[in-house]
Amino acid sequence: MAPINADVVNGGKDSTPPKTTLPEVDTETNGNKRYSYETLVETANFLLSRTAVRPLIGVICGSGMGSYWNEGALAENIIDGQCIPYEEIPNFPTSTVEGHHGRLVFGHLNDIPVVAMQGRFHYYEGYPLWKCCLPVRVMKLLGVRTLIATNAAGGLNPNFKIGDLMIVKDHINMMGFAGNNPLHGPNDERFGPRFPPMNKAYNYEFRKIAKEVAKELNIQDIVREGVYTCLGGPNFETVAEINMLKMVGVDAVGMSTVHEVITARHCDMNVFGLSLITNECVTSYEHEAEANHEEVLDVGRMRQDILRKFVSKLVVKFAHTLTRDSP
Ligand SMILES: O=P(O)(O)O[C@H]1O[C@H](CO)[C@@H](O)[C@H]1O
Ligand SMILES: Nc1nc2[nH]cnc2c(=O)[nH]1
Repeated sequence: MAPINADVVNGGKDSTPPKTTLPEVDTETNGNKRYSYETLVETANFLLSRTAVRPLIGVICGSGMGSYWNEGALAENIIDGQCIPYEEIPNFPTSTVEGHHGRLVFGHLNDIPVVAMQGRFHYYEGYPLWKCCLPVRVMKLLGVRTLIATNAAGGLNPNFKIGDLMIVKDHINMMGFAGNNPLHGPNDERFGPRFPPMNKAYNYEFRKIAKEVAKELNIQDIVREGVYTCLGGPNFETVAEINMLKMVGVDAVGMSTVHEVITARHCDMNVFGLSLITNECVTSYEHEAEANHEEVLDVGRMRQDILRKFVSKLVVKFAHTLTRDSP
């Protein structure tokens, strides 16, 4: 693939000139500068110069959920695996959270070209939401058409157990209710429209496929479906907060994903979301247990083999769906 030309709009699909040239807006946090389309093209071109892999599918690994992309598993699953640490990537933030390795892994998984983010960026790390989602736009510029966003989450649905996998059916953008949205600020039409719809955020066919794959792998008993929400973190929730979230129909709560999915849908990527239920959210003051990040990482380790099998199969099936849909 030749380097991306910044004038090519929306992955080459459309050549309408942008309505707004995105200024370098100073954001409210940490003096972070908003990046222009051209800056992200530079980042994408850097990556294209460092790997021969041209990914169709992008995976974001949740807390403690990325270990199956490590060397041992890579050798088993991925051909041409190549890791690029975030520190080496121009304009990329760096990972500061335990359980987030901080690198991109490029390779072929059963012949499907993929890129995995072994480590995501969170609002509570001090990054504004648009910066947390910068890699999603870079993936788009690399040619990624489908995003698989995974996360560790607390379970609110009383039927869920620790270690269950929840296919995300929908989300509630709590931070967005307060005006904090990754698309806040001037819109660059080369990525997508000013007012993107969000009622089909999580691809319906992918959700159906995931349920079929769960049956094939005989893990249907631990695979659920539900609504995810993201809070800003880094603290876990109070009892009153959990009870409120339950009332509004939330099944699982975390501190990520929602803004990544909004960014991906804005630039017309297909999305599949998967939450690993790592802890039970406490709904009563009598309950002794307290949520903690160690437990979250432990459950990720416990489910590593299942995640590897599930995500690998989904990558292949989703890629074939894309091929079938292509003109
Ligand atoms: O959403 P991911 O990155 O999977 O991680 C979840 O787990 C961490 C808390 O233990 C938070 O970062 C929360 O967002
Ligand atoms: N907000 C939040 N994030 C999590 N990530 C993993 N578990 C939890 C949780 O209980 N609450």
